[in-house]
Amino acid sequence: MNIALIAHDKKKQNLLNFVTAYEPIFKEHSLFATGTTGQRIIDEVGLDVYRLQSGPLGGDQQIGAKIATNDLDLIIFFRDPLTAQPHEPDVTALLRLCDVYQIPVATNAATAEIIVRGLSNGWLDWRTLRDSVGEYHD
Ligand SMILES: O=C(CO)COP(=O)(O)O
Repeated sequence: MNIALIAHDKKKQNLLNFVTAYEPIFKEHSLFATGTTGQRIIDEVGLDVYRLQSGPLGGDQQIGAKIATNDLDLIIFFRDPLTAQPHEPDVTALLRLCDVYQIPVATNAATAEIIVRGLSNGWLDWRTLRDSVGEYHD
């Protein structure tokens, strides 16, 4: 799966700890990240990550573009809900595209925990589910 990892500054250490804890799972997948988040994962966890621009410089929009082209399967985005972001419109747009394209997105560690455990158990074949259960998927 192609997984995007993103964290706002005050949540970066939480995401690094999370990725470290689940490194055996993450190393089985292709990882993408916004610039600073990605660099820290490379440096501090040692995983391969395809880095996009830093979030405030367009990285969230690049992730959004990958969602729109069906190139991402899961987004883990540790958002900081208590700090204003200069690029808040980009964050909103990214989350909107997750809903437009029905891409699983975890915006906090609790949700990410459930999703990643589901991933390791093979529960996350959500595209097949989406296509077979029409009633509540667009
Ligand atoms: O700002 C971000 C997400 O909105 C994250 O960007 P960085 O990973 O470059 O800090």
